[in-house]
Amino acid sequence: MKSVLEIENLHQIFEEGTVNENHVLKGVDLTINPGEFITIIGGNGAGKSTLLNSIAGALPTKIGKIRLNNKDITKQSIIKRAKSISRVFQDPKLGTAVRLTVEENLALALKRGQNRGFGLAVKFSNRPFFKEQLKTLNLGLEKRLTTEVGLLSGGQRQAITLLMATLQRPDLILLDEHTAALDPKTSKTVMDLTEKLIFDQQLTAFMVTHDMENALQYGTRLIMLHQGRIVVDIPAEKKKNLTINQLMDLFQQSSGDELKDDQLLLNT
Ligand SMILES: Nc1ncnc2c1ncn2[C@@H]1O[C@H](COP(=O)(O)OP(=O)(O)OP(=O)(O)O)[C@@H](O)[C@H]1O
Repeated sequence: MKSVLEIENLHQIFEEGTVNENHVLKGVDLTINPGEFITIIGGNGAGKSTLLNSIAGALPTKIGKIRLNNKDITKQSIIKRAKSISRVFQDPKLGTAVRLTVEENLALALKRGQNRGFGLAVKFSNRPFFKEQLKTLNLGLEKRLTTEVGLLSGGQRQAITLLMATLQRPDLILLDEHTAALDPKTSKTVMDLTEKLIFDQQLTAFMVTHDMENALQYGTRLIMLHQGRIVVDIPAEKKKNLTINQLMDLFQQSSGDELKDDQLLLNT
């Protein structure tokens, strides 16, 4: 099977050669196949965001290789990668333009990867499409096409950000703790929506989370990162019936460490 993303021996070293040298990623190897929805979990400073930044091209890669659809993108710019890789951040303010309306934001998303120029005007012909897409979110946003996004709640904004990130069917979608800033109920709504968008469009996704329950409940494969290394990699069949306690045991056996990070939401 042709992979979507292949990471080979990826290292990231910050402030190399100084007293503050921090070897964060220590030889990450990872192959992501089409349609996989991977959840990645790990304690503070494990290197999750660094890994996402390396994939997105927000961080240069000096050691290791990254291939997207069999093409070496290790040296490709973040802008070029953004045509195929979309990303949703934790902060709902980062994904949308708050002074623009819902439909203007969607029009921007339709132009992803193109020169946006000054042509922000929403084409009338796009409105039925936007309405239909917004309807799938089930949040009544199809009635708010001309509302400024800044007036919407965090959950509504994250839902729109998700829609924008998937509107042009990216090869890979990166979700960077995208529900962590939301209250538990809204977080669940946005997570369910995420799952629906990913499965309906058969997208390939990579989601960082601090929440072990979310990591187990959603996605088709689970990865644990510890001190810059992948220590646990659980495929779909095994993940289905796994409990949090079993996951913690697996982590302990593989890393030789205990999961003591209180930032990991255990909910046991
Ligand atoms: N641009 C940078 N310059 C220097 N150090 C950095 C940079 N980005 C991250 N780091 C350091 O790399 C380490 C890993 O950080 P990273 O954000 O990847 O971890 P994480 O697993 O996402 O943690 P968290 O769950 O706390 O967000 C940390 O020690 C962090 O301080």
